[in-house]
Amino acid sequence: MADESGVLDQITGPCDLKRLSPGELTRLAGEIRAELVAAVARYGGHLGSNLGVVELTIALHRVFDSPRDRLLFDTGHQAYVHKMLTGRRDLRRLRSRGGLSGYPCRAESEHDVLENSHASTALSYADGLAKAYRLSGEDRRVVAVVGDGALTGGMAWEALNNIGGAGDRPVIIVVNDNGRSYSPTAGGLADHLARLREGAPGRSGGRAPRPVFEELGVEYLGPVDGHDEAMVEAALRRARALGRPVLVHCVTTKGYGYPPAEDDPVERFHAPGRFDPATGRKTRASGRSWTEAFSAELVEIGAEDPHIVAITAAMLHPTGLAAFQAAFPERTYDVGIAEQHAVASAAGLALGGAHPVVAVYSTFLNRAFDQVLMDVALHRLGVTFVLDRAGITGDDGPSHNGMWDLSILQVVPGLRVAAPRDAARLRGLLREAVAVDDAPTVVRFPKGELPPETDPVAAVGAVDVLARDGTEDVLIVAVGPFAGLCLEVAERLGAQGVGVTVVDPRWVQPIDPAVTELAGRHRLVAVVEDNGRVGGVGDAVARLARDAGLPADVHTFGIPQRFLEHAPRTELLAEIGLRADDLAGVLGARLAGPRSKERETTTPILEGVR
Ligand SMILES: Cc1ncc(C[n+]2csc(CCOP(=O)(O)OP(=O)(O)O)c2C)c(N)n1
Ligand SMILES: CC(=O)[C@@H](O)[C@H](O)COP(=O)(O)O
Ligand SMILES: [Mg+2]
Repeated sequence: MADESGVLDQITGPCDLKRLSPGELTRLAGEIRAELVAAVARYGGHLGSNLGVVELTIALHRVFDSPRDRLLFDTGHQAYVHKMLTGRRDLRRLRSRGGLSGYPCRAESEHDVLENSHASTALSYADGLAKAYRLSGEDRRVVAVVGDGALTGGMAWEALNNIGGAGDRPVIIVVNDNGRSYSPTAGGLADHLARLREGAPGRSGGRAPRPVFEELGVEYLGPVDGHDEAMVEAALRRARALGRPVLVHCVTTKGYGYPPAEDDPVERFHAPGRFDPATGRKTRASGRSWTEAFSAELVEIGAEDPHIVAITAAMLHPTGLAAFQAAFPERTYDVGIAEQHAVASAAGLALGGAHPVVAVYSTFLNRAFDQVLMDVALHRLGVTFVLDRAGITGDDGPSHNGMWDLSILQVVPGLRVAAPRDAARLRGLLREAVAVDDAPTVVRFPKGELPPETDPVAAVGAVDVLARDGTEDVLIVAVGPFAGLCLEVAERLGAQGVGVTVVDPRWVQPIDPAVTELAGRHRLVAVVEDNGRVGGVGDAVARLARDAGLPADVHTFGIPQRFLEHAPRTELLAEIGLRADDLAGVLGARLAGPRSKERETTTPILEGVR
């Protein structure tokens, strides 16, 4: 890390910043950048965004008095500098178990407020906090730092409507405008910000446009060079003194100060993974990823069917839609960080005869649940949702795990969910999904590399049988890529003389009747899913078996109903008991216990199945 005689080494908290000279502030910024590059290169995380807010964050902590004044970071991926200036300069073990979270974390510091990594929420918190301080009579400023990308989220405008409408609450909004989310930020707002940045004539020609914010009752200060610490400070001091809603428009460069990031055409080192700090050369994953498999198949499908269109919420590359856009630019839509609009506009596209494929990370679909339910499902529209990062992602913290989709989607009438176990099933299930034009379909898969392919040994209807031995002691229902884990469990139990059937339903909603039938014939049923244990596939299997009057003893192995602290996925799986030895141990113990029911002594259902 930095030279011990450096300026950063003297910073134990924001108070130490206030006495630094301009020269020391410049040195401090350089030291911070060096440590950011070194830490993210080694531990992963977000670099481009943090490099872009070094001067801004220094200025924030010199002008405002955190934690009395509240500093909110929208999305929170750009809060590393804030952490380094509030007593957490050591970024070693960033995002690892027990190390610093990659987002603000109240357990780490009184300076941290907003832990949710879902974008476009900070202005709403700011509105709420300002109202609370007005009621309590506390003289505290609320400052929300929001990126130009996060500002494209609808909730940000719901908040602006309230903040501006009140007109007298001292909310300070700092727009960190680097013109990008991952890619250049899409839409009319991005164009408006660009005109404000460049002092370009408004759409109607003539002088620079009036900032839209002022029309809403929020004063506008800017544009300000976000890398000139003194300029930012001056603007923030003016904003602080105003005592009413004000927006400071900071213009920054994503990746500023690290040429490999500044020159990164795809995402400015937004989330670069590991890389060589000296050259910026990123460490490539050894195997093919789920995202790459999806990306390639969708291009094939798009070439065969002109009705297929693709929608991203500002994540064209991370969700694998870049190849589809390259092939079909006129059929690809980046709606900004606006998942609700993505889904409702997909409903419009479907009503117009297209078949939209909405590609989002699982956790971000939570935000558009009502649109899935009331705009797509209610109208029985053919929209396909591709949920990447489904299941535990781990090091991005609790709000990034894709652990809720199988539960919340259970209640959507008519919606069908597929969970492929490997690339071959992904290709097939994606094609089956886009062929459905009278209901929403979902294809979900995890982050990272594809597992080896597992071909079935038999099939019962649409259900793949992956292993069987005919004794019908234990049925294991494998959801998606947990198929490999389930086959390991079957091996362990088999070695103990326990007969195990492993099936992969492929479509996990609705539950195939063959699964329910099988469940009713085995002494014990285990459903293994990379989703919360409550309200997922396991609960559905148990409910349906019960409704059918089948005495199934169903045990769901999944994620416990709590928020998981950040840690690598493998460590979290071990912590919650989702390893082969854990499952085999639980199932073996349950079998050793008293029989939960007498089994009919009839021919096993799978005998002679092809
Ligand atoms: C609701 C939601 N959708 C998508 C994301 C994924 N995401 C994380 S950061 C980011 C881009 C943010 O852009 P911006 O707000 O401009 O911040 P910058 O990285 O440019 O500083 C996106 C899309 C998210 N965190 N939340
Ligand atoms: C902050 C945010 O939401 C994204 O940048 C996310 O962290 C990326 O996750 P992946 O690294 O899994 O693409
Ligand atoms: Mg941005």
